[in-house]
Amino acid sequence: MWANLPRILTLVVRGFVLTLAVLTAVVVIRTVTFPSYQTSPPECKTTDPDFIPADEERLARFTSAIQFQTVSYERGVGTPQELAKFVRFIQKSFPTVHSSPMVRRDVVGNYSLLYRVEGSDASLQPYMLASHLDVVPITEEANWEAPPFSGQLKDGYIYGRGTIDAKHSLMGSLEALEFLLSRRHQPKRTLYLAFGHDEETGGHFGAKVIGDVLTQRGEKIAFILDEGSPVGDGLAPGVSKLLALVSVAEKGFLQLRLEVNEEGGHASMPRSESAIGILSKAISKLEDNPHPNMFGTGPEARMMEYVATEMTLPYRILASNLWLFSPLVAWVYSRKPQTNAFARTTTALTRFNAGVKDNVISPEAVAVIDHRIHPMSSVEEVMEFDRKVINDPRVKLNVINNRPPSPTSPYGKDSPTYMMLQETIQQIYPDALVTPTFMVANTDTRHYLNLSSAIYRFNPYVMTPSDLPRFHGVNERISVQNYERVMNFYYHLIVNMDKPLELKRHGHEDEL
Ligand SMILES: CCCCCCCC/C=C\CCCCCCCC(=O)N[C@@H](Cc1ccc(O)cc1)C(=O)O
Ligand SMILES: [Zn+2]
Ligand SMILES: [Zn+2]
Repeated sequence: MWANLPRILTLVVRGFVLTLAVLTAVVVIRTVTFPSYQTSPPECKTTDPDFIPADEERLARFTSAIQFQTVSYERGVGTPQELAKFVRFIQKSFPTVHSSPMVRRDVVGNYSLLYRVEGSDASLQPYMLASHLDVVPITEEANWEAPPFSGQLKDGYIYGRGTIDAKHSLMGSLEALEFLLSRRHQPKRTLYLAFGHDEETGGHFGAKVIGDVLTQRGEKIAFILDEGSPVGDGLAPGVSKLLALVSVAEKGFLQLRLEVNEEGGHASMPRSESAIGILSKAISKLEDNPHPNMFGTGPEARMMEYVATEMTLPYRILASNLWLFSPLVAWVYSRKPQTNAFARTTTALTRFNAGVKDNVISPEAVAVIDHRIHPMSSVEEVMEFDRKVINDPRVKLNVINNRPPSPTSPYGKDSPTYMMLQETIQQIYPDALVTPTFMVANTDTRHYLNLSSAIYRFNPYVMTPSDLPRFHGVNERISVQNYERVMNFYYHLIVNMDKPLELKRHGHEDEL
């Protein structure tokens, strides 16, 4: 035995070296031969005479739109008077849209707007562009560089609530339609514009009712585009080019109320455990035990593959070889909140209430948890996980609200609508990569799921990592250049939707 030891060791080392050599060879071959999912951009049309400039008049209209304080506070609690004023402003601001015999406008659920622009070819299924009229309340007003409802133009940026979420797309799509209709353009394909008035509190009285109206009409929609992920500049690790993130799915959510009821009493004679203490332990267990990393099991893995050939080293090697490096990429993603949200179901503690007086032991403690559920998980799985982690029957888990993750819409070369969207994005951003991904937050599209199987969520403006906190935060703003891109994106989209939606690779028409 001992005599053979050197021989055995040599064999083990040789086996190890051989395995390493084979793995390295496979990794290198896959990296250099990995297919590119990017198509060359179509001719850039932004120099067309039909280009929509962000001129004084259009900027003034956008500024005015920001000045309406259409805040949604809680479910069913909004700002009806502001919404009514904003609706009248929209009507006055786009006279051609509102007087065209091709356009039917319905006010739905009191303040939401549904426009139908009649196409000339009734055999084509309509499509829908969605946005919303409402905004979230302001935070830390004193820290804003310009008043939050001013729409003030400062150093090339328009400041105010709603500039990126989502009055840009509401106003931008109406500008594009006004522009086209005033040039006597009649679309071939019928187009809907759908603007809910309570997206920020779940869309229960706006988008939900719009969805019901369209369902009652028996409408089937070829594709829906709503607010969503942006064109990222430096958002994704290893990608130096602009990255247009088209969300083909969205996470689900589960909002839970955690409640503990124990005996209260005089603070001078406390028991060893209190309602507050028991609940604190439960929520700190939830924070210490994140839901499992699921990176590589959903559309986020496709996102890596779509951009693999364009990534900088060493990310290119990792993204081309997810079969081997998925756990490493998962770890890289889990290090920052904005990428961690793609890797797992997240846990956010959003409320914590207990106690009424300094010398009274509170008999009750309540917390709210907002989970965003990874597309490959489910409401039941999340609930089960939480129960196991908390492992304390004194903590009651009550479901406030929940939604399963959305279905995934078609993407890639076999999807004419996705390819049309990609082409339109490249008309505005010729150098950008386009990739499918999923939304880590939720949109009104959850109320439109039965209308279409091709639902996309995309914001046609550029965002850097330092812009992300402006979402629902302080100093929300959009650059004039980005607002111009938004208007022209919708203009190109409406024009492109008149072309047949075809699978170009196969050279035949595949009309939806
Ligand atoms: C690897 C690539 C990294 C890319 C980083 C991506 C950044 C994403 C950037 C922007 C996200 C923008 C999200 C915009 C839409 C937000 C909409 C929203 O806030 N919706 C509410 C809806 C809601 C849900 C549940 C409720 O009870 C009320 C409202 C939300 O909270 O999700
Ligand atoms: Zn929004
Ligand atoms: Zn929002």
